[in-house]
This record gives sequence, C-alpha cells and structure tokens, in this order.
Amino acid sequence: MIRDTCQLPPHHHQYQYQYQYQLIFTKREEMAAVDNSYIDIHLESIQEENHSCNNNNNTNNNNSSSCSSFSTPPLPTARRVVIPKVPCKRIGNYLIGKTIGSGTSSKVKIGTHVITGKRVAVKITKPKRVKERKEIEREISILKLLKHNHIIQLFEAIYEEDRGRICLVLEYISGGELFDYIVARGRLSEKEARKFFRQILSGLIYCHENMVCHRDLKLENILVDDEGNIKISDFGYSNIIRPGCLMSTFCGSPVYAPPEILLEKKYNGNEVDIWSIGVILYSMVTGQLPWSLTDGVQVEGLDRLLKGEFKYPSNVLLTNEVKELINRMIVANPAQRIKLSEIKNHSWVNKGYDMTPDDEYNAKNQKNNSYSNPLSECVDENMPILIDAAQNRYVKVSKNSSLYASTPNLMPNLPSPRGASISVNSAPCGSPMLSGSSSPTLTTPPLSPIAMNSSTSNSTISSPSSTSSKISLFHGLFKKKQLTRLSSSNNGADADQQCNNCPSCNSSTSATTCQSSTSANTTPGGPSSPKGSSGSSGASSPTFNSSYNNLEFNNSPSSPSSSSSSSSSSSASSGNGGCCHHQQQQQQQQQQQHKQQRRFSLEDIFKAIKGKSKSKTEKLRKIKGPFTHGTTTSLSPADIIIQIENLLQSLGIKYQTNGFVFECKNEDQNDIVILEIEICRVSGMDLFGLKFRRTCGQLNSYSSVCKLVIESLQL
Ligand SMILES: Nc1ncnc2c1ncn2[C@@H]1O[C@H](COP(=O)(O)OP(=O)(O)OP(=O)(O)O)[C@@H](O)[C@H]1O
Repeated sequence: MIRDTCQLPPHHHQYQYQYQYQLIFTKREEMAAVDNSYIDIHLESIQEENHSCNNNNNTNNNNSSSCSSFSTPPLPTARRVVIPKVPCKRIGNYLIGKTIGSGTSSKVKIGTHVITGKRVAVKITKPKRVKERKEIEREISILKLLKHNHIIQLFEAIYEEDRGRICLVLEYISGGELFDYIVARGRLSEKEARKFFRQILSGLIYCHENMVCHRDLKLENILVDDEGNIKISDFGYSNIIRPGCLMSTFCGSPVYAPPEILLEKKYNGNEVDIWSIGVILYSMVTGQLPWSLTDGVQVEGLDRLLKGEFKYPSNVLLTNEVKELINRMIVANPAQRIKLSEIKNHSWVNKGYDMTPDDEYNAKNQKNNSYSNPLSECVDENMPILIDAAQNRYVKVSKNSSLYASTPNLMPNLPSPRGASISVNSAPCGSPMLSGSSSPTLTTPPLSPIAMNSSTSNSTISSPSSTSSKISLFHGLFKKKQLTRLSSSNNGADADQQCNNCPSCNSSTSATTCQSSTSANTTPGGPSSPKGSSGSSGASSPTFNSSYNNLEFNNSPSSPSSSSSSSSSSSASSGNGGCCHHQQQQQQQQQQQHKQQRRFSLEDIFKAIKGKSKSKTEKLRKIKGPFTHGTTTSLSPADIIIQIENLLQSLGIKYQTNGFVFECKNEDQNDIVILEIEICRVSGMDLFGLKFRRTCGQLNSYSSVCKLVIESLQL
C-alpha cells in the first residue's frame, strides 16, 4: 500500500523503507531482537518520511484527501511502548537476537541487517587454540568457494578482535534441522526422502566436483528451509580433496562415520561422505539410526558398524530398491562402496524424475547463471575475507577500506570459485591449506551455473510449524546420545592429507594428526543381524528414552513450530512484555541445552563409554582378582610398562597408554580386536597383576590376542 500510493522515496531511502516495512510487520518477538534505540530512530524517521510523502503528494496532486486516505496508517505509537527493553548486541551490521542453534564449538544466533532488515544466522565461535581457529578459517574459505542452492551460503565473516570471536554471517534457514524434521514425523515416506536425498546429492556432487569433501554429514547438519528444501551446513570439518592424497584426521560423528575413520586409517574424504549419506538415507526412511551410541558399553554395535552390518526394522515396509541403495552405500570396505556417479543414476534416486539430481539442478538453474547474494545490496559479494599474513588474523575489509585496494600483506583464503581451479601440486599435502602462499589455486572442474531462486520442488511440505500436532504422535526411535560428534583434539586439522610421495606427508607432524583419537572408545550398540536383514526393531533397535524429553527437540527455537508458539505467547505478553520475554528466554535456553545434549566431544564419549575418569586410570588400582600365574608378577609397574610396550610393538599391536591402562587394537585378516590391558596392584599381596578387558572384537580373536600377550610377556 505504501508503494502504490506514495511516491517511492529517493533511492538512498530505499533500504530504510524496506526496513520500515519489515519493522511494521515483524512479530514482536523478532522486534525484541532489534536495538531499541535503533527502532526509535527509525520509527521516527518513518513517520517523518510518510509525512513528507503525504505532503509531497498533496503538493503535487493538490488533492490532499486522495493521498491521505491511502497514506500509511499512522504507526501505532503503542507499539513502541510495548517493545520490551531488551539489551541488544550488534555484530558488524547485524543486530543480534535469540540463539537458534548451538554446536560443540559455536552458538548460532539470529541476526538482522541494520539496513535491509534481512534475517541472517550468525555463527559465533571463540577459538581458543590455533587448531580451532584454523578450522573456522577453513570453514570460511570453503564456504566462500561454494555457491549452490542446497549449500548454506556465507555472506560475511567478521572478526571481533577485542573479544576474540569469529562470526560467520550465514543464510538463515528457518525450518530447523533434518533431525527434528524426521523426529517430528516418525519417519519419511520414500517419496519425500527421495526428494531430500536428491537435493543432498546435488549439493554433494557439486562439492565433490569442486574437490571439497564435507566429512561431517549428519542429520543435524542438514537444514530444511521454510519451503522444504535442503541446505547442507557446517563445513567445519570439510576439506579440499587432493587427488592421490589420503586424509587422516579423526572427525565426524561416530554413528555417521565409516569404519576407516573409526579405525583411524587413512581415508578418502569422498568415500566417507558416501557412507554418511547412506546413514542419512537409512534414517530418513526408517526413522532411526543403523547403530546407536549409548551410555553403556555395547560393543556389539561397534563390531557390526565396523563390518558395515545393520538391519532394517521389521515394522517399516521399505522397497527393495531403497534397501539395495543403502546396502551399497553402507559398505565397510571403502573401495567397494558405491560411487557418487552410480548413486545419482540409481533407479530409486530417479524414480519419478526425468533427470539425475545434478542434471535437474543444472537445468533449472542454467537460465540464471549468476548466483545472487540476497544481501548483495549491502554486502559486497566480492568482499574478500582476508588473513593478515603478518599478524595472522582476520581482517574484515570493506570497500572503503584501504586494505581493499592494496593488500600486499593480505591474501584471500581461497580464490573465488568461478573459473578457479585446484592446483594439486601447489602445496605439499601436509602443509596447512589456508596458510600463506600454499593456498590451493584452482584449475578443475568448472562450477555449474547457479541461480538463487530455483525452488527444486513443487511438493508442499508442511513446515514444522504445522507439525506441532504431529509431535504428540511422535514415534521416532532416536535416543539421547545417538547423535554424537567425534572430535579429537586434532579434529579438522589442516595437515591431514598424506600421500606417499610427498615428503611433508612423511614428516612426523602430519603423521601425528590422528594420534589422539580413540575410535576404540566409541561403542555403539544396536541392531545385530546382518545387513539387509529385517528384524524386530523393538528389542535391539535404539528406542526412545522417555526419561529424556525428546519432544522438546521439536520445539527448539530453530523450528518454526516454536516460532509460532513463541509468537503467540509473545503477543499474549504485551502487557508485561519484559517478564514474558524473560520466561521465553529461559525456555529457549532450556531448549538449547536439551539440543546441546545431542552433541558430545570425544572426551564425553570416552567418559561415557569407559565409565571412568582420567584420574582413575592414572592411579594404580587395587584389585582382588582373579589373577592367574601368567598375569601376576613381582616386577615394578614401571618395568611392566616397559615390557608391555616392547611386546606390543614387536607384535605390531597398536596401542596408546592412559595411566596404567594400555588401549590396544589388533587387526588381522579376520577381525579387529580392541582391548585394554590394565596394570593393577593385587589386593593384599605385594604383587602386580594384569587385567584384560575386551572392548570390541570376536571373543575367540580376543582370547588369542590375550593368550599371545600373556605367553610372550613371561612375567
Ligand atoms: N544458517 C543457519 N540457519 C539456521 N540455523 C542454523 C544455521 N546454521 C546453524 N544453525 C543451527 O545451529 C546448529 C549448530 O550449527 P553448526 O552445526 O554449524 O555448529 P557447530 O559448532 O559446527 O556444530 P557441531 O560441530 O557440533 O556439528 C545447527 O545444528 C542448526 O540447528
């Protein structure tokens, strides 16, 4: 109405105008996110502007009544009064509102651009260690490289020097995580799963074609927008693929990570992603995960995971086609795992579609081959995110900045994607990807044309706001701690790619990239019949733990179901806005806490599975037994340690020590055994004994390893 009746304001007022529009129609709870002083200033100027607009019209048309009758209704001054006085923070040009998500290393908050009113998600991290900072640098660099409708877009990265925070300004996805989406529905129909899977595939094909692997694909990192389209997010563990180089960083989430990662082998990032999307597809169509990580020690699950064995719940009717596809993705041997090119041509993927996912995407977007940044009017799309080489810090560079023009000491993290190419040999595999001149320069393959506004689906998906009623019908079988994150102290390390020929790959630095990871400690339990078989989901499948309020996940602030409820509660609260706002904030915090409980560091997993703290293992435990002749000795613990170390090394058994505990992994053609050998004091005697404990592996393989160790030790 404003625009129809009044002369458009001069161009330089346009943003302000849009923002006014936004403000007027924004829900109060959203307004609460906006700096009050700012609102006041703008509301004043809106009125002034409308006033002047009316005057202009009056002057021009000499018809005061026509314009005034169509003029913008006077702004409800009461609105200004009821806006809760909430202190609002600002980062760069964004006013920071409520928290919409959090990860192991970050908080994600809603942001509002001060000029356009555009909503963004601001991922705030405060890296404490160089490694963490490198990880974020990598995420920034790779996200800058990727422009695809099914991949989250990075608009800006801001370094707050004084607070040591790095803030990623991302496209805001209001629909929440795919995890919540599935939980709210129990499971997805194959048709809907296919639509999502095709979108994931098209994003992933694009990544892999551009030499980027994600390495942390999981339901929480797949977001669903309000039109029911997929956005792949969280590229914190992504990396550039260098042909011929394998990676070694221990990262990802245990239930989505393939055996090669859990066994700390060198791996190919593309193959890892394929396993993970296999787990994602399984979860979409069954409503559960193929394996679970529980509080207790359920070694059977890890055993089966390592062999790529899982089962389908008997109460879920699935087509053979989808099972066949999943069975080919979740394959323990990465070399035998289906390739992305085969997946995209698979009959299940293309059922009901004329083209493969990537072809369909490209066809839809070829008309408009420029990817438009929704914030391009206020953010310079080409604005480089620079690292000051001298000081090794981020510099936010605006167009006006002198740095923008002359950057002798600054180098862009990665070149811009279009026309860019990867020069594989430009940097040794073991060198930090994002540092200095070793940044890869791109050569292949070209990026496909992309358009911003291509909605990929006609099917209507009720946004989670309309699913709140369904939540009560929740049948999801997700359980607390199923979705966990493996993050070794070296996760996402830069130097995690190694090749045989590269000298730096053979250096001790790169060889240590995964040393601290302890895959043996992840112990998923769960279904135990062979892959492809069908079994009762009741007993062995992960079941919903009623003591843990899973439903609250669905009412998380990031899901629209909550936004509708919170908006209604906020309107009800107009009388005592401040108080209700406080309650709302508390609720949101609680919801975030619940959500946060789905994420665990490796240390958490270690503690949960091993059921003991570090201090326990650092002390020599006193144990009654039973001990045999072969497992007791009068040697001192220090001498026993030396003997055990020498023996394990000579037998080729991998191990790491944790106090008086040796965590060992023995791999042969038939089986992988993970076991612990603990040195203890024999209670009531001046003797020391060895305790053996099986963590993973078949009993007979475990027994032979124990026998071998005991016989060879000759205590
Ligand atoms: N662009 C976005 N729009 C809306 N919500 C988002 C966005 N980005 C992230 N979130 C929410 O915040 C959560 C945490 O974000 P993200 O996964 O990127 O953080 P993280 O610290 O890397 O997490 P982790 O490493 O534990 O997986 C997401 O799971 C999602 O719920």
